[in-house]
Amino acid sequence: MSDLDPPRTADGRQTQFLTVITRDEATERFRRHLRLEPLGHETVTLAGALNRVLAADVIADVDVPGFDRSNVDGFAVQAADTFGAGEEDVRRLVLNREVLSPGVVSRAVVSAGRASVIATGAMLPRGADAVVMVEHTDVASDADGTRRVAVARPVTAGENVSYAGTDIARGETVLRAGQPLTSREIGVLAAIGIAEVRVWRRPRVAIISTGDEIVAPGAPLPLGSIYDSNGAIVAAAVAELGGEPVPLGVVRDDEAALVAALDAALAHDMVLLSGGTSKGAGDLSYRVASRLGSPGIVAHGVALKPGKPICLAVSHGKPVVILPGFPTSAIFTFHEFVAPVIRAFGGLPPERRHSVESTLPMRVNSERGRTEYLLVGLVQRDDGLAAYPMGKGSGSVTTFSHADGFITIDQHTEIVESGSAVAVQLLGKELEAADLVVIGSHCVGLDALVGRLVRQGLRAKTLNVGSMGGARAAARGECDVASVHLMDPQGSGYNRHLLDDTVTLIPGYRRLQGIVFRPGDTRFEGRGVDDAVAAALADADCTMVNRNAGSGTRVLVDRLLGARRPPGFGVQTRSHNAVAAAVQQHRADWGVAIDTVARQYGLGFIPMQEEHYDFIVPRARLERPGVQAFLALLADPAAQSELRALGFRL
Ligand SMILES: Nc1nc2c(c(=O)[nH]1)N[C@H]1C(S)=C(S)[C@@H](COP(=O)(O)OP(=O)(O)OC[C@H]3O[C@@H](n4cnc5c(N)ncnc54)[C@H](O)[C@@H]3O)O[C@H]1N2
Ligand code: MOO
Repeated sequence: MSDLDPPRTADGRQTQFLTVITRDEATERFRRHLRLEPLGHETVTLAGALNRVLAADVIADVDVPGFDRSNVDGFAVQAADTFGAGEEDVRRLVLNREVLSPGVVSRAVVSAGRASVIATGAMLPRGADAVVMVEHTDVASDADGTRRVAVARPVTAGENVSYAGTDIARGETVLRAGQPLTSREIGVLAAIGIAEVRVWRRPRVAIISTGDEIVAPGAPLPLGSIYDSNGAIVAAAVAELGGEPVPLGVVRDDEAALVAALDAALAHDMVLLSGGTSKGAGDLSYRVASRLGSPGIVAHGVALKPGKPICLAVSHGKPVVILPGFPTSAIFTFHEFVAPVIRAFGGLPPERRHSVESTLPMRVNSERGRTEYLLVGLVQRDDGLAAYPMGKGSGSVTTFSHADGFITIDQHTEIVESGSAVAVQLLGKELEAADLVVIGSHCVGLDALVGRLVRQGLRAKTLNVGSMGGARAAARGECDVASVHLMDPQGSGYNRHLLDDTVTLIPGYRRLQGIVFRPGDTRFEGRGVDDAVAAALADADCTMVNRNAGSGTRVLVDRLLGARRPPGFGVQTRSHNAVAAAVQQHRADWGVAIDTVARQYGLGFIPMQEEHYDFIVPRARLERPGVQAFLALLADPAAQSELRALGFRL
């Protein structure tokens, strides 16, 4: 038995530790052993109260304001004395000697026919019931030295005055337990004189990433390794939910090390591990967790996609969860099973998700027997929203951050037809409309253009679904701009065959396609295209890396090879970067890609042909400000020189 063999029973059968159950069953088993309530409370000063959760109702024991207060600079009067006043018919009132500024307690009385000078924020004197703004008055002294104010506009009783307790009344419940404290609530607490508040204790969540291949960000990355993104995203998500993340770093696939780490982690309120929960021989986490008692593992395997291998355990009331290693799976299962527990431990009410109706613009296949969560990007079209699947698989880290929401595909459904109505659960609180939606093929040049628009303050959304997907989205009116680079299979031109009269072609830039190889490889170095291909084909060990059928680059590859099938022909990668990575990492010796990418990977390059990377715009959307800004950018000298510096030709 090699190290890579999964664990087997004595008679050689593979152990089936994963017993897949439904999400509801898993949730029920997990919660049966947990007390979903706050873990305790503590007192913090207002300065430390931001983002904490109130543990008790707050009742005001003062009025705010605490006295009848003037809202303007002017004169405190009896309103009745001003009735009928006008520019031509001023009312003259005798001024009291005192000047009422904020903080001064008045001693004089404003009786009929009298007034007192008062500032904004000052306490209204006895007798007064309104304040005349200084702008509507004139002060003069009589011959006998009596100072009078002439009032040229009437006021009604209560005008320009806030009465005591109008903002907050003594005895009023101003904030309730369970309220997360933002700057606004903290302002309210300060206004009623509270310096310290009782908040729920933050659940302390230990976070461990597992795997020999996992490297902490900042360290060099050996070939074949992966940066620890789960540790960072889970810690941040814990903090977003009001928990206190305690990152315990990366633990290697070593049983003793993992046992020790888990032991230390159990000193916290909750333990989250990621990786090592499925069927590989290195998948140790669940085996280590299986030693936990009381009750230990309650579910391992849930009929969810992503997230099947999640392992839920409870030990002496403490949740211990092993999230699947794949980032999208990890974060989905975190939100499904872990987030509600952290919220409850920290005193937050259950989260409310918002959902919007939309249409699926393409057919989607789903796995029978697993409830599938499909992340989508939403775009506006005339008759509503379209939900674009952002399928990069469970291993993707970017999908979750780019998606607007997800749809749920029932475990009995295998196909969701294009055009189906689907409910999208939003990941954020609300959907932000984009000023410019670009759908199509990815390019670093396009990234640079979109970056400029974003710096101008536009909200841009890009969905990378390939040239063909972009052209279809433009035809359906789902995007403002489709980014395309498809060679006409019948002719020799680019992109024009994708047009009909509802859309128009905006010329973009040219990308140079060619053969990429490792510098110094004499089969390619210094040769022309035909010569290099002949040398490659003459060497039975010379391995290529291919592109997917339907891509413009594949058309070029097919032209080079005709009917010949060198080694590696079957490896059909989906991007220029994948071709370059395969060559750089010696999994292949040559392939066809653009020169920008060849340079990024430090590869040699033999030019073949210029590819046109253009933009298709639905005519109905040409006048949109976002589209106009994009078109202006294509003509902008600074943007053009940035594109040239990236190696593109205009
Ligand atoms: N034969 C089978 N293989 C797999 C099955 C199965 O049922 N049968 N399930 C698949 C599914 S579904 C998932 S999800 C994954 C989960 O596997 P593990 O939880 O054991 O995770 P690993 O194998 O350790 O890692 C998977 C993947 O994720 C990367 N990873 C791990 N930790 C991190 C981290 N902290 N940050 C970023 N990326 C991480 C790891 O390098 C792997 O690429 O198993 C399938 N296999
Ligand atoms: O269930 Mo796994 O979580 O899809 O990749």
